[in-house]
Amino acid sequence: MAAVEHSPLFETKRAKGRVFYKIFSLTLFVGICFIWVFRVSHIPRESEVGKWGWIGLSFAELCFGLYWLLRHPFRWNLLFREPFRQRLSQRYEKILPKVDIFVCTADPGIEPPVMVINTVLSLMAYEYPPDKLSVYLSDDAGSDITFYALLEASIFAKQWLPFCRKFKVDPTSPAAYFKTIHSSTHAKELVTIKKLYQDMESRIENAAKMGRVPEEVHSKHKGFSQWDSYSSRRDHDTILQILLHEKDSSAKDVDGNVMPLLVYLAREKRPQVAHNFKAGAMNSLIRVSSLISNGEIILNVDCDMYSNNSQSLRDALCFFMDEDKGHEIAYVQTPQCFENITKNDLYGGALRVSYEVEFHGLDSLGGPMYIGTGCFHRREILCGRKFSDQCKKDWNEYKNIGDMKEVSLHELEEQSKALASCTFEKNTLWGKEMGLQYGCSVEDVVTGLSIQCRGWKSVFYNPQRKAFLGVAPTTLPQALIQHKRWSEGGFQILLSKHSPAWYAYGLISPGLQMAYCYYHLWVFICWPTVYYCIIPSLYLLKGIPLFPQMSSPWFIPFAYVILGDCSYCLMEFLLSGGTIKGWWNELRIWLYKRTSSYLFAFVDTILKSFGFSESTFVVSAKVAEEEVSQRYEKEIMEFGNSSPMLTVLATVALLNLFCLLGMFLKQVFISEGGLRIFDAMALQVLLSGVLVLINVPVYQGLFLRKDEGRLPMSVAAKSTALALSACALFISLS
Ligand SMILES: O=c1ccn([C@@H]2O[C@H](COP(=O)(O)OP(=O)(O)O[C@H]3O[C@H](CO)[C@@H](O)[C@H](O)[C@H]3O)[C@@H](O)[C@H]2O)c(=O)[nH]1
Ligand SMILES: [Mn+2]
Repeated sequence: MAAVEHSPLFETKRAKGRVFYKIFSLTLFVGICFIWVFRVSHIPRESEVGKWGWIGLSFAELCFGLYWLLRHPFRWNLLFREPFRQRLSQRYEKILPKVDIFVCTADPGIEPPVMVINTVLSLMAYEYPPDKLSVYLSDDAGSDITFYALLEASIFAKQWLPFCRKFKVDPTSPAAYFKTIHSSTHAKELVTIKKLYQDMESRIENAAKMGRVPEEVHSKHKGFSQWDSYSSRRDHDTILQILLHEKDSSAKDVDGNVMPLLVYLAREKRPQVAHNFKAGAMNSLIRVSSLISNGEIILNVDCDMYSNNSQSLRDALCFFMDEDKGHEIAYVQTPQCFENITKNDLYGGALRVSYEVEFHGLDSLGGPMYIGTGCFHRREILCGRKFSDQCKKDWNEYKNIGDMKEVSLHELEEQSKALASCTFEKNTLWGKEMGLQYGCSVEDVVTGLSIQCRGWKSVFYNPQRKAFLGVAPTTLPQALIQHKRWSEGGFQILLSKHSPAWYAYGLISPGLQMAYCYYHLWVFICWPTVYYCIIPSLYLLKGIPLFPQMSSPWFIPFAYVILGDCSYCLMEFLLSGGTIKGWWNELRIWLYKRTSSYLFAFVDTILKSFGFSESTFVVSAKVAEEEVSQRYEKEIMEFGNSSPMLTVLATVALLNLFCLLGMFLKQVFISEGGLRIFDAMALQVLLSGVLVLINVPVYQGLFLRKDEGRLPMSVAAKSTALALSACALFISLS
């Protein structure tokens, strides 16, 4: 028995074979140094052509090389964690802590209420004592339809939770479960519950279609009266309703068991007061929940991220409650995984390498970033506590405290409402040192960084059976806009006073500092990339070489670095579960992010800092029209409406096509040299050639496709004109 008591609640394993990686990287680095030396030692003289092109290219290669260096520390040691939930249960089953789960939604149009309640139901069904579980839904749209959906869910849950318990259902999201289950030993019960679910679903969908809640429901539940004073989603009082609470005798499931606590919250909003998007919603939730349930552990998920593993909560607790190391851990982050990724992942939404490699590497340097969803926090740390050696906690002495035992439910609701008012935070530390931080479009990452700077560690937990599954963007513009928001946030953090580049010095490990910089320099790396995609091709058209010719010994380092790095990245991608075609798609999206999302993020951040533009949060769409979904399933690129981002992408694609074609025609018809150019300018031809190949979907979208998802005519016209003029202008320059 004693042996069991002292065995840890989780174990940590290191990846093997990283020595080879280190040696290989060193050889690549030598190659990169040779490239730098070549650039410096071969600058064209004043009289020669291509001097400025050359200097620009040298600068771009310097940036790429330095940026490449940043990516190494978090690949050196990879850690893998394994929790032991049996031991947790043996030691702590009776005194498991209370857990508060926050689900955020912001728009019933693009985040359908049916999806939201599936997420809520999946979390309520965690394999965990229900009296210690509370689920809060924050609705930033303040939509009565979403409230209605949650009300329906609270009733359906009375059947669903016992069903899940009885048949050990997983995933516990009804929609996902019904999709996965084909045959079953409990067919009769399944049919009944499925029918109940479908009826509920159609009632909610009808209400959503009509834009209002059915009259008979409206009059029956007092909660709806809170919408009487509602004028718009940006202007309303706090709406708060405790839908299930153990004090309420009707809050029992059909088996007579207590149900998890369930709360709907739409915090107060006023047009003249900044609401700080998801960070503001989270902070209201933290305060409101502190009064109602005050769980020691907080789990936050986005409204599309349903629980796919009913044990993951217990797994996360193994990290926090480990007697030896648990007290240092502030949060446990799981990867963001998606249920709608297609085989070759056209938009690179799975972020495979990040989660299968990089985040395991971050774990060895002090812990992963907080990435918003699927993250378990300790409440006191999220509220600003600093790490010290006294933080060691004896969970045996821990009591679930904080209940408002005496007050009635109505009083509890009224008192909680005050905590979600929009003036509550005025002159407080909320949004600065308490809760999630404001003023950054990646509130999660900046908050995680500040927690790590206060001395805490975090843990990356990537179980075989994914903890949560959500929805990844299904069109190119959506993917690009999401990356714009992320890269903009990174840029803001880098420039902020809590920058990982200087503020974090001495507070977190240097490797982690480098990793944060690697992610936050996205916006800067767009410039050398844009340069590399345009200038060498224009010089190719003109016949001016910018790279060593094939017969020169300087060709070797270029070839080695290109081949070496590409094969390494391909291998990493394949080992992370991707396909070859998927890697090619990833390469394309990598290019598109750098030449559009990051570029526009840069411009926008600058505009914002001069007050020309306002902070926004473009919520990612989580549903698509039928036709769009079909194209997505077939992995046909969806461009949709015209936008400046698409014009830039199309222009770069066409420019490369024109340069390559122009060069060919010149060689065949005009130049005497024949195909000798391929020796002299092999790398430039290769670069343009790859850019043309990777852009095939763009050419198809511009000129060949007829469906709605193609690139609009206006983009075709603008980009052709722009690319042609750039070529003409460059040729005419002497
Ligand atoms: O004013 C707002 C805007 C958004 N949200 C919610 O925030 C979540 C994330 O929004 P989404 O559009 O899905 O953005 P993603 O890019 O998919 O989200 C990732 O990146 C965000 C930061 O950019 C983090 O907030 C998220 O947790 C993280 O999953 C959703 O549940 C929204 O309902 C709000 O609650 N209020
Ligand atoms: Mn999302």
